[in-house]
Amino acid sequence: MPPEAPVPAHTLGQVQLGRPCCRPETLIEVRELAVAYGPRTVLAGVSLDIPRGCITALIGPSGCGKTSFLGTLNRMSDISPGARVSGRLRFDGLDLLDPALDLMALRRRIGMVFQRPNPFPLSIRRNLDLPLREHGVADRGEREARIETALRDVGLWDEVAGRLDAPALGLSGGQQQRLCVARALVLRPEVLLMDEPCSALDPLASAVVEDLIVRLRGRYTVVIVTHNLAQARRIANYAAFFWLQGQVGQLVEQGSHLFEAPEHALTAAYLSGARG
Ligand SMILES: Nc1ncnc2c1ncn2[C@@H]1O[C@H](COP(=O)(O)OP(=O)(O)OP(=O)(O)O)[C@@H](O)[C@H]1O
Repeated sequence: MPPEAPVPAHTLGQVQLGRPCCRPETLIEVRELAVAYGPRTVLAGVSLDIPRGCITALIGPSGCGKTSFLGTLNRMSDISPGARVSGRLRFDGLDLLDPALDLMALRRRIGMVFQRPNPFPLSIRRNLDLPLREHGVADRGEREARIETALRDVGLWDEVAGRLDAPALGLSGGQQQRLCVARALVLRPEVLLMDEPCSALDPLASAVVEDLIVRLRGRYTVVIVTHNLAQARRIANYAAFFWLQGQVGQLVEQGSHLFEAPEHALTAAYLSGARG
């Protein structure tokens, strides 16, 4: 169901704790997923249930395949040179690995925000107008309404309403990242994939973006890669812990219990800082 109403303006420091999951039904079902680049398998045997309307955090040491995993969920993996993905991935009845899948339609439903803010070198307005035009929203009035809603959703409207035609690259890093979230939201996705969205930001901007992510919970399904365990603990109501076995990334444990009561000794060691 496409989200309509804007979420309230952000309030720094009022992040609610994440658990338990609000609507614990599975939206994306992953079974025996493997990713290889050329001859090298970097991720194998991953079976994971991503719950609808929750924030799922992907955690684990560098190189264990978190980003590779994330990229399979909206087929960004297709543009990674030499990447091969196998296994089973189902999203709302859709086979995500179907070679005939309409990728543009898929990426409207499953949007992505990257580590570094990457607005187009265009005006603030055009950054949001362009994807709408590309996705066939012909009515100008509708586009303008959706642009305003998306900017309100990310708490940017009051900051930029008077300068929508100014260059997006003139915004601060944190504002640029919120604009990138708005660029995904303007297409009314169901899922938002986020690859370390706060790691390139200063602490204050990072807190604003983190607060924004929490406010998206319930209306969107968020899957986020983060190296910041404190952040994962604060925002996630579901988590998946990846680890390198030999040279291959594997899923060790998943659930909403991970931070309070990890079942696997490796998870406990990683979360305590003893490993990783
Ligand atoms: N396009 C690519 N071609 C070849 N190898 C790749 C490619 N992308 C990633 N890899 C390799 O796959 C492995 C997993 O990388 P990936 O970025 O998915 O891990 P990660 O857990 O997200 O790491 P980090 O936390 O450091 O971002 C690494 O060894 C990486 O070098």
